[in-house]
Amino acid sequence: MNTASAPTTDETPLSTRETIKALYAYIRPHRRAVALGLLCALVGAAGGLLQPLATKTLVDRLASGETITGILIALTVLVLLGTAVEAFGAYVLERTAESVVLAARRTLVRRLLRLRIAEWERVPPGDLMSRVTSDTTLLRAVSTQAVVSAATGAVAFVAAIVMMAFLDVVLLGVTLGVVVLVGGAAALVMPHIARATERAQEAVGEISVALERSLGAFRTVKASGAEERETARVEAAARRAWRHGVKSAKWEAVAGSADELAVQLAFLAVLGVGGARVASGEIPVSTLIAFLLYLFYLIEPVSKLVDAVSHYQEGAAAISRIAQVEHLSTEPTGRRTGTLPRQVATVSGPASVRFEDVSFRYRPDLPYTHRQVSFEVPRTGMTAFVGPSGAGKSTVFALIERFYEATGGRILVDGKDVRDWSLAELRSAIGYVEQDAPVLAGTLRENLVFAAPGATDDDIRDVLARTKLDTLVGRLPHGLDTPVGHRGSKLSGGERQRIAIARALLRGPRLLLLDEATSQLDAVNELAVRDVVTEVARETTVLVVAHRLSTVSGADRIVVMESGRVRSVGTHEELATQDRLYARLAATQLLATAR
Ligand SMILES: Nc1ncnc2c1ncn2[C@@H]1O[C@H](COP(=O)(O)OP(=O)(O)OP(=O)(O)O)[C@@H](O)[C@H]1O
Repeated sequence: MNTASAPTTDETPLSTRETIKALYAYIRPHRRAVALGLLCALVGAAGGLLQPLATKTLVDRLASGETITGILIALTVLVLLGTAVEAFGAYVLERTAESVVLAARRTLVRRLLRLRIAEWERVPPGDLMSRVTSDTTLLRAVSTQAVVSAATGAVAFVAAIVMMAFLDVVLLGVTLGVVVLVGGAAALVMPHIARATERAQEAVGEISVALERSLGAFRTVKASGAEERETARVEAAARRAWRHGVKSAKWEAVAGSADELAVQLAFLAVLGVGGARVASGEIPVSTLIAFLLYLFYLIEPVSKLVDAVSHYQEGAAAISRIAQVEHLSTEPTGRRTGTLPRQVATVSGPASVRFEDVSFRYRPDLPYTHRQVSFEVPRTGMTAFVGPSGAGKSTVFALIERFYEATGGRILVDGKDVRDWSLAELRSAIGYVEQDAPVLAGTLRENLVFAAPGATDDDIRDVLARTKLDTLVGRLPHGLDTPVGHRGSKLSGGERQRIAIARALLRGPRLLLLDEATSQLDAVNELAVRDVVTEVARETTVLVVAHRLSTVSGADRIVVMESGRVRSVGTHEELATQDRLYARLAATQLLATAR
């Protein structure tokens, strides 16, 4: 699969109006700081604006033999003050720009962690990550610098033009003619900058996607001898980013040189026309000098305006990509999803579960994974789900957790439709152990208390003993505070599985969902897990997707699933004689992993 064609977010770019609205939303909380930065920039610009006039006075005074010391001192003070104010303004703006980037990152991260699972599945995480890290960086320039450059550039430009008009209208006409001509040509290249930047940012996202793919399956990459091929994928994305970055640089260089070109051409034109006017005695030479100084003064506002527009083009591309994340749907909040401490759970004791004619498909273009699934699980006891691979067993858990909404029918927990539960409350009642038992980067302790941040040392000790993890802790160099590597890379599969179970148990769940690993546990480990699950099932409702006969034979009831339907429900003994599929499964798949 080509990373370039990886499904991503809604790619519709924003209109200019939407972009400016989004930009304003970023700046709004910092409008005072931006106004202060603008004021400083204007003061600096005003200082510069007065210099040609002071020079004219100086030349006039020199010509009439008057003293110029006072004017020279005033000019020096003006320059020093102007520079200091401008430097302060620049600092205020840079600081504000960093704050805008921070705010954008915070909003994005909050949103990303609340995405619906279906959205998370649709968009590659690498692409999302690049929006948080790389695209937000582009906001820095557009959010403050471009706004202030545009404002000060425009004010200084108009002021310089007024001063020039005041000096000589004919020369002003010549100047404006040249500026408009070159400016018009520069405006044509601006959209190219936006397009190239957007492509470059997309390619940066593709680099992240490609990297995430290889680093996420690092051992498989090595075992498959795919280092070169994977490197080539990442390099291809990097080359695309380079190509578009260079394209953007090319257009920026064209736009950036336009301002100087305009002023140089205007200078030559003014020199010619102005020289003639001086020669004919229409204007004094001091006016021509002052006018030329204004012309050079004009370089700055014009280049600021050009900068502002090209930064805006770059920023617009980033704003568009960031806004696309806004279109991804998130889970409803009420209280913070899933972080409700167990003490807050309003009901205690084991939970009951009931599926009533539940139908479900992952996406409208996919076949149904569940068709009229009905079963009932009373409070306490262990219910095992068995069936061929792909029968829809794990999906039962995903629906109880409300990772997805059922397409039809009802799912009741404690007799109440899961849609009527607040997500936080529902999930706080559940301990969920995924099949691939993820372990997060961090220490063993952080992993254990991940779902129950308030767990005490006694709770941890107790759960470690129950899951037979105490020997592991004793072996680790820093005990519970030993880092376990990213994705638990320093642990065995069985250890990861038991850590995931311990984590779920520490949550004190009213309902334990255990998606049993198909392999990973050796006989001793398996016995340990089976014992703890049997014990937990005495006081909690336990649902297990079972792949082992040992798990199934300890279950109070077994739900046999096939092709998205519930085929039969009963005990091992009942099903072994009454359900041919179950009997076959028990004799082959389940037995094969029983020991
Ligand atoms: N996130 C998803 N998006 C689309 N289809 C999915 C998704 N997860 C599972 N499926 C499909 O839904 C069907 C049921 O999957 P499920 O994981 O529930 O099966 P299972 O019975 O638990 O299988 P196994 O025993 O192999 O784990 C499968 O055909 C699977 O390909």
